[in-house]
Amino acid sequence: MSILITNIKQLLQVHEHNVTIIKGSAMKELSYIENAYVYIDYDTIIEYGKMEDCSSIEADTIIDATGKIVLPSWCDSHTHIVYAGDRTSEFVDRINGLSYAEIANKGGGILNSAKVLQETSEDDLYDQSIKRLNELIAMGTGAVEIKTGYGLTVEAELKMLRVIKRIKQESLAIIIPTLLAAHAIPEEFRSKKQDYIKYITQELIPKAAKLNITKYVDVFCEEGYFDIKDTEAILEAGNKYNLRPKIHVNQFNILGGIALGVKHNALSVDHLEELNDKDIEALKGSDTIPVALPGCSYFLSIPYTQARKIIDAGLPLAIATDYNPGSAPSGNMNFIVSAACVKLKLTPEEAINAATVNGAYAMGISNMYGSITRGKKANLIITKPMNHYSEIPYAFAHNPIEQVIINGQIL
Ligand SMILES: N=CN[C@@H](CCC(=O)O)C(=O)O
Ligand SMILES: [Zn+2]
Repeated sequence: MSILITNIKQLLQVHEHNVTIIKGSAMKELSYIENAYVYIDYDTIIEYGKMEDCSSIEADTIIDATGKIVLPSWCDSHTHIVYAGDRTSEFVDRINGLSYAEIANKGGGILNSAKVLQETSEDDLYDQSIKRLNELIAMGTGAVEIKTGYGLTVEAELKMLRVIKRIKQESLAIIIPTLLAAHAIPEEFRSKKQDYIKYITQELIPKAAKLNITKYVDVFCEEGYFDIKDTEAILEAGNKYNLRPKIHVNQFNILGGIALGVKHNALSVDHLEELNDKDIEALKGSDTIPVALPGCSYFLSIPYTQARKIIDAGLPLAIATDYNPGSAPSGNMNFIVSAACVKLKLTPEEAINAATVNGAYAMGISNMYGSITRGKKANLIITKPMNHYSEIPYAFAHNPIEQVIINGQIL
């Protein structure tokens, strides 16, 4: 089926030549065409341009986008949307004064989510998770990374992977699964962490790799979780199965996880609420993209990633939701784009670049997603009428999305 979208007020992120990452000062530029059209056939962007040049194009469906903005759908490169239940009681505990660390130390946090997930059937876990995904898609997200990590046992982690696989098969959205092999230390391994590292490296990773569902491995490199030595052992085990790192680093403390990620050619290093000059230096000249998660900073009231420092050093930046039950229970990329402007001090152009092309890069899919380029997949957002694309981040917490097209299908 072919679709012609006409009279587009601003068609954003248009690139004649394919673009797979946008770095440093180039992030200030957002290429766009005013009074434009875009033509899609089946699942592919075939042509685009100024309205005066589209008179000869015929299509099965014509969408009149007068007064509206069209842009690539959001690429959310860091989520934990496969989880069971919620953690609203911990939310209230935090309001009443307990910290995230204090809640975790008394068996809450990730351990709490793991216990519930282990007791939840695979079908129920699928039902809860696909519902979250469908909500994300309706808010303009077309590509989503989904992590495991709430299993903590081989059995439960493989259950999570199978649920992610089923979601990938049944959803139109592009799903990138990541094995979050080391997320927390289960109670029974508290006094014997090295045994748990062995369990991860010798049992979990080989069995998970055998399912052939994921290309990425993740570790929560953080005080009280996995230190640099643990993280390195897990990344090396992953490497034996060609699992590329995409890791949680610098959320609360700087342990050297960024340099370690770069050393192991991580696709992305995520969180970075804490960041020093050495971290910035480590990223220079690498293929590793830093990913900021402002929804987590907002929800936990922790520092926001110093995004200006990253971009002004000539580095690329992606932004993502971190959607999870404990530190960021929202998958709304529109809010993340707005928070990136308001709190990380990105311009709207930088924030849109960070949430499209660079988000796609952080999932290893920017050759086919993230920009309006001939031959790329037709994943598009059509906004409600607005005067300028800057209204997307400006009018925070409103829903700017009118229609979403994923892989050439109108939802
Ligand atoms: N920090 C580690 N993992 C998640 C939160 C996990 C949780 O609290 O359930 C994150 O990215 O913030
Ligand atoms: Zn996370």
